[in-house]
Amino acid sequence: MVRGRISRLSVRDVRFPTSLGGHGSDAMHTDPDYSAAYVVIETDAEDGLKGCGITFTLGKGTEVVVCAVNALAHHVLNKDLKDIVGDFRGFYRQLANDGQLRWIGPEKGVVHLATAAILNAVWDLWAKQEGKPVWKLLVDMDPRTLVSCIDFRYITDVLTEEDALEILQKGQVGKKEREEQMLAQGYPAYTTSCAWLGYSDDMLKQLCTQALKDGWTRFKVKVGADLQDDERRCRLIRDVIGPEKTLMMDANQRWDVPEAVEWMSKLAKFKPLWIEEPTSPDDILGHATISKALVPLGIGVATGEQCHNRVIFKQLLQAKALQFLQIDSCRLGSVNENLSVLLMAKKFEIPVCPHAGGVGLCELVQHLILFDYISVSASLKNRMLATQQK
Ligand SMILES: C[C@H](O)[C@@H](O)CC(=O)C(=O)O
Ligand SMILES: [Mg+2]
Repeated sequence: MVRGRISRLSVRDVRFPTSLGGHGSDAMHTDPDYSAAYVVIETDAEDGLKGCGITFTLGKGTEVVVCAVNALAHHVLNKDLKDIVGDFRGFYRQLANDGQLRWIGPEKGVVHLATAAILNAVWDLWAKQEGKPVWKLLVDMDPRTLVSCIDFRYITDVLTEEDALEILQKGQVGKKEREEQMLAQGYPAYTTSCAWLGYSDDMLKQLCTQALKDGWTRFKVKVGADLQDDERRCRLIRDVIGPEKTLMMDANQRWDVPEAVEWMSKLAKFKPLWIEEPTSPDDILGHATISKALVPLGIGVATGEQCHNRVIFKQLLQAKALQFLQIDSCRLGSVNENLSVLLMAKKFEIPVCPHAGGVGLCELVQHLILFDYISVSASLKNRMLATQQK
């Protein structure tokens, strides 16, 4: 039973000096300090429960997101939680479409990151009040209530409310078994953290060796800055992990479209499953061109961590521009907008492999992908979750 009026919202700028060790580095983000704008909401209910939500940042600029959270706070303060979640679509719209702030969005950039942090906190509070993790809250929710959390504006040409309902109703079949399976076995995952671009060859070798020993079977390597370095590093990784294990490559938007095709044709010999973010995240047709050229080489295109809203995902799907769709729990407008993307992916039969790795992302995205498997996709084929090895 949801309860309480939101009486306080606080937001903190939390930063970790990861750039000192080259952790998280790639061909475009060479010195990230993994950071977050960390939102806490409190209510006047006597249970003392707090909702915690974040959005992921790379250090500088976190203060700008904090400022945007404060600018949006009045939409949340003094609202009854029951009214927020009782009309979650309306509340999402209100927050994502503040009549003045949307001018510096809309549904993208800093304002949308701030929206995600606040909504993540609302979902956390709702789940805590129900005594469940967010994934279980979603899995137990009836399809009509789930659909009522989604803003279908701009996507009804590919996904209507009726389509969404139908997908979710079909997903009810076998749900209990899939939930039991997940609780017993967990969800397949790959490690993102043994091959950051700033790591030395020795470090790469050592981390891949250890990951292999620890049982990892899927690995991701950063590429895109220098072809000779990429060839050497990919060879080194393949030497350690062998030809059978899965290898993914991530260029973090470094290339132009023809350059991406040419570069990946050279790296094809290392048998990557996908090339992630080969070019600008806004270039939908560019991704389609790259996909068309690389699919015959056995390489898929993956993207999503910087796709700023459901509209971009809609067009990537319409244009057949990706083979792996990477939702992000803090880039999109929290669970609400991610639900719409999971359902569109299901409609187009494109596997979802969420982006994670930064502060809190691995933890957040588990909830979305468990819900996806149990209630939407019902498939593990070509699907895996990004995570960081300990
Ligand atoms: C800057 C981030 O670490 C980025 O490189 C993460 C990323 O692309 C990924 O995990 O994928
Ligand atoms: Mg990436």
